[in-house]
Amino acid sequence: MADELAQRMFAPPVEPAGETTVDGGPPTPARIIELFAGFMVSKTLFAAIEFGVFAAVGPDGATPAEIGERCSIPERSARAIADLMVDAGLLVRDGERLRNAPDAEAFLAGRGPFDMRPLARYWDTVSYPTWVNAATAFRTRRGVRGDLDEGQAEAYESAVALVTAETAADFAREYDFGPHRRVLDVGGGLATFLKPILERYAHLTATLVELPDVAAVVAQQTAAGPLAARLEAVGADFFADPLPTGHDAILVANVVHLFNPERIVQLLRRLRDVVTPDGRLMLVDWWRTDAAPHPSARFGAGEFLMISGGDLYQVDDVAQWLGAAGWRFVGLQPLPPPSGVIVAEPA
Ligand SMILES: C[S@@+](CC[C@H](N)C(=O)[O-])C[C@H]1O[C@@H](n2cnc3c(N)ncnc32)[C@H](O)[C@@H]1O
Repeated sequence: MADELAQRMFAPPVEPAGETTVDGGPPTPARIIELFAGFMVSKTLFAAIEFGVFAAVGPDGATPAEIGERCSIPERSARAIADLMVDAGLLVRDGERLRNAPDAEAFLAGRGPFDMRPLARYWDTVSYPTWVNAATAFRTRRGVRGDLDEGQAEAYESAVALVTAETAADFAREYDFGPHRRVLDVGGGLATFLKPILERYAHLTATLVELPDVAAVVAQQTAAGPLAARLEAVGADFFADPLPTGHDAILVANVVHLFNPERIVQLLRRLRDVVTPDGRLMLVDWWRTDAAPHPSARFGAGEFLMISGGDLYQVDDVAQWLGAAGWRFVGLQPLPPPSGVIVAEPA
């Protein structure tokens, strides 16, 4: 039995990927081995992106020796990386040469309309080292991410901006800011949400609250641009420092998921204290509305926990926390899933 299992242990996975048995036979370990090795595939992919393998392969393809030379890595490493990337479907063998698969050429070579390499850099340099302590986070419900150095912080903010830009555009299009005058964007990142909102609604002015280093980047980026007179970036810790007053629209985008329920109520109370009496609160986030998370959000609960003890939250839970913090839950305005806007007004 042990010999039999040992022989089958590293058998390739059966197709389709979801199957665990062959022709209704006994289960095989193949799928579990694939999952165990997932981090090796991810790290090989991150290394390939860091070395510029997909950019180097070029339209005519390349041999491992050429990839090694173009990326300044040993040929043996180029071959090892290429073997796994062929297995993953991102490189395609053409005799001795390797070519990019269409998705690798479009998203990982730096030549397509949408560049996913900043997301890879974040997952490699920030997320991966954080997930080393995943068991501790799952056991304690506390975040396990250490302080970020300058490069990691930049990788994080760039990746967030890449991931949230689509939702920001959806939100600016779908939500009517016509009745509002002044927007406060709390934890506004690189102004990914405020930029399309201010561009669409010329009568609005806005204040962005962010940790000082991020606020300084936003201030510098907007200083010379068309939004300079309408967008002020304030460096502050939104749990500890005084928050700007006089705003009738408060936006909290992709921030609630970062914190545990106690911290969320604390933040909601602080926002309730500064909103104008006729104001509104908009919580844009990935929300859990069904028994299973939306497929696009399936990594969210773990990632948000690792970062700082957060979760992929149920809308019902948030409605309760709003009530506890002096807000009246108005409703959930849908955006393309898994995103949505929870709207609240002062109770
Ligand atoms: C996931 S990002 C969302 C950024 C932006 N709202 C978006 O959706 O693109 C969360 C942001 O909250 C900021 N943040 C976290 N804790 C904060 C705090 N205590 N005070 C101010 N900003 C904070 C982070 O710096 C980060 O930019």
